Amino acid sequence: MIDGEWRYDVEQIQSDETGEFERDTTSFRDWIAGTRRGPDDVVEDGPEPEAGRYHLYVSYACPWAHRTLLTRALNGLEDVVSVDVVDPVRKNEGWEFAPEKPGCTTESQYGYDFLREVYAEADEDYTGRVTVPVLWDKEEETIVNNESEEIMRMLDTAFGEYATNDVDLYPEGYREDVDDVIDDIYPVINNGVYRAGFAESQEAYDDAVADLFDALDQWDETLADQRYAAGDRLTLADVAMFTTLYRFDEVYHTHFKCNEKRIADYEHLWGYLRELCQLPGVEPTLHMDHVKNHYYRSHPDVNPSNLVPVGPDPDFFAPHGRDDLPGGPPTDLA
Ligand SMILES: N[C@@H](CCC(=O)N[C@@H](CS)C(=O)NCC(=O)O)C(=O)O
Repeated sequence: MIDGEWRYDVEQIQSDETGEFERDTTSFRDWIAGTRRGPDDVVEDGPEPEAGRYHLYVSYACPWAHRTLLTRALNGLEDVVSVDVVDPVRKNEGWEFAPEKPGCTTESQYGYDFLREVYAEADEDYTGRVTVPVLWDKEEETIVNNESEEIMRMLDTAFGEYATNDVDLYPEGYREDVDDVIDDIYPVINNGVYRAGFAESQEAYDDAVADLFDALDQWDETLADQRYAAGDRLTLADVAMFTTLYRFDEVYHTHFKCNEKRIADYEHLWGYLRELCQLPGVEPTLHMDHVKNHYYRSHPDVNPSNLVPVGPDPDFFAPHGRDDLPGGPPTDLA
């Protein structure tokens, strides 16, 4: 979108001169008061946390949006922060609302047909990509923030008095480690799969795949005797890791050519992924039909046939075998 106008001539996949995928930075970056942004950084000024005031626009397909849905579910904020879900298939018009499709909703605030109209409502001169997730403030009628890492911090740390689960995913004593893991896995794992899949030169692809599998090999070793990504407690680092691992075997392995191994080939990463899938509250956030339909049918440059592969259909609900490791899920998870 440029100056509030939808443009059809903007490349869906952007890369630099070496063929390396470049992700634009997001532009709405306000914070809800009370959010713990870092170990010693609590936001003082900003819109107040309130029940019923905030709204999320998500795609069930998107790993970044999935982080926000998962944080909302683990904290028990389903009745506090409302959600609209876009059509998983994104075509020339960008993200669209298609309530007739399974799992999709209307745009509940204004009755809009396209997510770009929500962006224009917030800023009539908006220039930038129209991405999910979006955290919307119904009172100020604007976008608070459209960066998943920041939205998950807000949902986990600013809404304590409204959360029905006593769950803290950014606990004292773990915060530096959580931040380090989130920063470390972003370029090589979370964005690493996109660097591989959207690479426009062999070298850029080779680099991305090497970084990705080096990181996964290391994490498999770490998770052999460590229950979660930042230690023995479930944290935001697991939320960040999870949404990429969940999509890996069904999509990134094939569609993005990340095919040295599947997650199911890694003993510990695979058990870890299964445990996270089985945590109370997680299953309703899992929508593999949206995930597969989105990736295989929204990137004509990568998959011109638009066909969606049938497999491999991993069994995320097989026993995970991690109960003997130190630590465990939050006791209040319900
Ligand atoms: N940095 C953003 C990235 C969000 C993002 O790229 N979302 C994708 C869907 S997976 C999107 O909406 N892409 C639309 C586009 O780039 O035009 C975040 O983490 O929230």
